[in-house]
Amino acid sequence: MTETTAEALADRVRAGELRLHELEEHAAADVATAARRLLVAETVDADVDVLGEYAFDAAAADANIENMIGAVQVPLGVAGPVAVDGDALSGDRYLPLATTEGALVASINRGCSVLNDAGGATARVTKRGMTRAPVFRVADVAAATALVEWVDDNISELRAAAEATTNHGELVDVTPYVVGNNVYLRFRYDTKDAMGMNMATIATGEACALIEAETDASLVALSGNLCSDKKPAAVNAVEGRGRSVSADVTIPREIVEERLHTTPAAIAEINTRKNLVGSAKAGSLGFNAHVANAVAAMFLATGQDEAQVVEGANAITTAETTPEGDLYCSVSLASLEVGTVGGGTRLPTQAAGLEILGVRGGGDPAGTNADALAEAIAVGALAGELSLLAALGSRHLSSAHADLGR
Ligand SMILES: CC(C)(COP(=O)([O-])OP(=O)([O-])OC[C@H]1O[C@@H](n2cnc3c(N)ncnc32)[C@H](O)[C@@H]1OP(=O)([O-])[O-])[C@@H](O)C(=O)NCCC(=O)NCCSC(=O)C[C@@](C)(O)CC(=O)[O-]
Ligand SMILES: NC(=O)C1=CN([C@@H]2O[C@H](COP(=O)(O)OP(=O)(O)OC[C@H]3O[C@@H](n4cnc5c(N)ncnc54)[C@H](OP(=O)(O)O)[C@@H]3O)[C@@H](O)[C@H]2O)C=CC1
Repeated sequence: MTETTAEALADRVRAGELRLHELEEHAAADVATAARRLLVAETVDADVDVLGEYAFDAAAADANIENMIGAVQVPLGVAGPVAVDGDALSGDRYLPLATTEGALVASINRGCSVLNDAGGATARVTKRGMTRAPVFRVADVAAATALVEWVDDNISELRAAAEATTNHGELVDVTPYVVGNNVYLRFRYDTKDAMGMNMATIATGEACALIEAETDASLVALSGNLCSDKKPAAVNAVEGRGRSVSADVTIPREIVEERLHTTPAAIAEINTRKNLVGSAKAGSLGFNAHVANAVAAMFLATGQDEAQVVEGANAITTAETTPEGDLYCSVSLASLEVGTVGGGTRLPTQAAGLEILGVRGGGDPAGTNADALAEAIAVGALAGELSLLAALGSRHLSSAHADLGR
């Protein structure tokens, strides 16, 4: 490739010689990125040079972005270290949190410090499986039933077709849903340490080819929305998607009073009236206060697909007083889609976020690093729930944000 400058490359676009998305074929990725930034800046007559101050080679983002013009930077903080007793993650860990919401890291940090005072949080992954649900058109409901039976009879053949596309992925099961002459087949895979959406999609594509070859069903769309990816959906809340993960703690009453400035009974009442009854009245899928905050901040810090915060916030928080008058609190995230290989985890700053947790790359055995990341996020969510419920109990929410968030 001959060397060229960003200005010269931009000139060729202005002349109509090159299209904006073709520049990497004619220059190094950083030069192509700078040329596009010049072209975008001149359309608004603004200085956007700050977008060019990024900390990695643009070529490293080749599989993550098209038409790159630079990078936005989100401040990264840490909460903790927090003591975690998980199946896949144990010990004291800092939680990396990327956010622009002042007071959020302070809040999760307070929650972590209270978890430590109570002896740490327990976390467990209870279910795993990334799903893809194609929709097929069939003649009528009789044909729909026949297709469901065919799938049941030929699950080994479907498994072989799907698993031929991947070294790590395993087809766990296929759940059928019939709506008139529409058949949705929800394929669920163990994707090990990958979040698995590309893996599951490619594998399901091969299984669909077999179904079309062997039956009268016609594939309408490889994703029929019963998967359900990047949309609020009850199917994920009930059946799970990615990792289903729970974390909990019992906090002695004195610690709640001293560190959280409220009581176990007040936190339990707020949780019932706000997170359970209030959410039910609102028709919400999120029976929690702000699990999305911990999920989003840790997703950004560790290179997860940020659109999947939608499913990540499918969580229920419980809080109750124990017979001894202490506080039991838990959070259960039904559909946390996380990976420690592939996707955005390859980018250098996101890989560093995974390193802070000690979960970068493939686990031994495969799948344990993604389990560990899920457990860490669940603990961060628990810390955030405790701190916010307490701030509501002590009436500190608005003053906290007036002090730290403005
Ligand atoms: C702000 C606090 C923590 C003060 O809380 P406090 O108890 O007055 O603070 P403190 O000075 O006594 O410190 C207690 C601990 O908080 C942490 N802490 C304290 N300050 C910092 C700081 N600067 N940086 C890092 N950590 C900090 C730290 O762990 C510290 O312990 P230490 O380490 O000193 O032993 C508390 O009032 C709080 O957590 N408020 C709640 C804020 C919150 O949760 N915001 C979340 C976002 S709200 C939202 O987005 C969603 C919402 C609300 O709309 C959802 C809904 O509808 O519910
Ligand atoms: N295609 C789609 O419809 C959608 C795609 N996405 C995007 O998909 C990407 C995530 O897909 P995903 O499949 O996770 O990632 P990648 O497409 O980046 O693939 C990751 C690959 O890593 C390999 N691998 C190496 N070590 C391991 C290990 N220990 N465990 C598991 N896999 C391992 C696997 O190869 P092998 O399979 O050969 O074993 C796996 O397929 C994100 O960029 C996301 O934004 C998001 C939503 C929808």
